Amino acid sequence: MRPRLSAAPRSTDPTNHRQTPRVLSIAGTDPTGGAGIQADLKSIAANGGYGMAVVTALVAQNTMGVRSVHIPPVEFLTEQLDSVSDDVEIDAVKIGMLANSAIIEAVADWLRRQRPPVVVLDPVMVATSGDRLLDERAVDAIRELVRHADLVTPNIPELAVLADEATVSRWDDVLKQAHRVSTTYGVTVLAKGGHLDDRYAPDALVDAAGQLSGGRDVVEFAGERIETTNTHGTGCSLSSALATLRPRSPGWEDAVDQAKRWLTESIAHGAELQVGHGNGPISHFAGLWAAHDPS
Ligand SMILES: Nc1ncnc2c1ncn2[C@@H]1O[C@H](COP(=O)(O)OP(=O)(O)O)[C@@H](O)[C@H]1O
Ligand SMILES: Cc1ncc(COP(=O)(O)O)c(N)n1
Repeated sequence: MRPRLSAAPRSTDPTNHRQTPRVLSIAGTDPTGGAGIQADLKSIAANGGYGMAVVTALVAQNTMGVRSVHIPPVEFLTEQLDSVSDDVEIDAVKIGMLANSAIIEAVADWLRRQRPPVVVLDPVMVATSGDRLLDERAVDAIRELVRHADLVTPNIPELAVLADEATVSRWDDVLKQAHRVSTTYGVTVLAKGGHLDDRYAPDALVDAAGQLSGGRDVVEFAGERIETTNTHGTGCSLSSALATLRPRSPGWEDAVDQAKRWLTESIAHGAELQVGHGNGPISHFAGLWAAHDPS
């Protein structure tokens, strides 16, 4: 049996308003620039951070789907992680696609040695296109890694896997499942409503220990669903934005509020980019570009 990973202590107060947040993305690639590390770097920049990136897996994919995955030796992953942390003070890390249990354990090992003040885990399992991005046998290792995170950002099917239950479709049931995941893993959960069959796309922060403002255990963020197919990389972009915004926010609520407003605008402008024939990307810099548009 795999030894149980001992969890690193959760952060106390990672807030530092003066420093431009130095944010590391540990994730896979998307050569079309809409998801994975390429999206993370855009999202970190758009939200005011300095982006860095350690590649877990090279993915031959586009807006229509995944063709193949190439995984470099796990020792090289550790070399990349140590190269960054031996030199740079990292304010926040966002973890995305991990592909298999050897990679998960290498990242967990690095976190035990070099834990940054903010750790956001997007437990990427399946792409929007339906292609698997995590080996089915690695699910137990991902569950253990959740204990190392300050915030975990599962979509509805990923939440069900973490809860070890069937996927639910009503928002009330999503919140209950998120509560269970928060209790089990001692982590704050951002439950995302992107996969609901509804005209709304709400999200909710759930912390079973009542560590949200005012001692609350649930804070909901309303959101209208935008009619678009440009949703490739929304989860990647949101988790990177959160890792970037948290070091300058008093708590997760402010970070989520700001990130969701930025994400909604970026989704709304995605189609203008005219990238690809499938699920296109979001427009990470739509707000910035609008501010500089002379017309
Ligand atoms: N069509 C949409 N309109 C507005 N917000 C959306 C839409 N689709 C997803 N979102 C938002 O994008 C983020 C990612 O959501 P989701 O699709 O659930 O995750 P993932 O990309 O990990 O599958 C969430 O904040 C969700 O509310
Ligand atoms: C390398 C990588 N990481 C994550 C996703 C998931 O993104 P999405 O579910 O939004 O398509 C992806 N397609 N590729």
